[in-house]
Amino acid sequence: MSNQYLDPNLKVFSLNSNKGLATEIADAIGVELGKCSVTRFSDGEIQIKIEESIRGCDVFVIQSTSQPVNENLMELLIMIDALKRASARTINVVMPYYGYARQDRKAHAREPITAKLVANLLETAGAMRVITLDLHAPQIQGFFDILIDHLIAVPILSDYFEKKNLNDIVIVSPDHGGVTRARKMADRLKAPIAIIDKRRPKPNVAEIMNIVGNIEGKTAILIDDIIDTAGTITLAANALVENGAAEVYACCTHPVLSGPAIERIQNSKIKELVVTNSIELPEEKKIDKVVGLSVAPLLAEAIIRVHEEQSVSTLFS
Ligand SMILES: Nc1ncnc2c1ncn2[C@@H]1O[C@H](COP(=O)(O)O)[C@@H](O)[C@H]1O
Ligand SMILES: O=P(O)(O)OC[C@H]1O[C@H](OP(=O)(O)OP(=O)(O)O)[C@H](O)[C@@H]1O
Ligand SMILES: [Mg+2]
Ligand SMILES: [Mg+2]
Repeated sequence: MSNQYLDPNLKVFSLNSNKGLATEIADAIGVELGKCSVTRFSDGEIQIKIEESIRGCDVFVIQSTSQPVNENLMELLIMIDALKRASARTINVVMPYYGYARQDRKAHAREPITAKLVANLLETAGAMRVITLDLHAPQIQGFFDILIDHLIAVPILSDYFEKKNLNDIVIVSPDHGGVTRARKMADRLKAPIAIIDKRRPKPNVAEIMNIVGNIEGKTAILIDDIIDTAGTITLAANALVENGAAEVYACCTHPVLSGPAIERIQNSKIKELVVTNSIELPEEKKIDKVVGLSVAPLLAEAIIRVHEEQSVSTLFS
């Protein structure tokens, strides 16, 4: 740790989903990670022990609800309960990746709205604020009656591509839900946008219908919030090349990368895939095409600003 944050009332704890990111965040702030153990009893139930006093402190808990999503969510809920009962002044949940966000509405009859249920669970457990990154749908903010800071990775991803000095670029949204994000990147890189008309005949199956916009001879940069099975992004990349794009880069905030994702990316026309560490990648998913960027400085800045009661608005515009 090069710098040291002097106020002992700021505490940062890590659960099990993203220890690497949590360590980076703590280093960037200049604090040691809070002492706690998060283990399992013999029967699989979660055992949490907070091993230092947090009475009267602003506590920040880092946990993405990525795979194993239910385990990570339950760890988080139990930790919040422990912090509440240990007299934390404020309990701030830092969820770089908010799992279940794609269940954001009743897309079909008799479906749950699990993104709302998760918000209710966090609130009921005792969370007072959520700091998160690129929610699948920004409207999920409205599922909370507690404070929520919704940060975006577009500046980090855009800066990376700006430094590459690519010529004649077009920023491409691989579906309808990503258009606003693509527009934000296009504004930063002073580039035009194109939009892919994607359909989902059933969950985890994507179909490309059409490309709206001029991509002929251009270097396309696809930007998405989540890459899960990689059906959306690889079909989009291949369609762009088949329709005349010179080359295709891709980026996303949350590399879920489940099932066939890595094989699809490896065999696709994507030249390079840029992802953030909102979700920790296991070694076998770190293939040569994948470049990782850190959101630790962004989250560290948000934590300091919240603790010091400064504005965080510059971090989400
Ligand atoms: N975690 C999920 N994996 C795959 N599909 C999911 C997940 N959560 C919800 N879904 C389904 O996605 C569609 C919504 O797609 P839109 O393109 O946003 O309409 C819906 O059927 C969900 O059940
Ligand atoms: O890698 P995949 O398995 O294809 O899944 C990832 C895609 O799914 C989600 O989009 P969604 O289908 O919900 O469409 P939307 O963004 O228009 O809501 C997400 O925003 C990605 O685009
Ligand atoms: Mg969706
Ligand atoms: Mg999408």
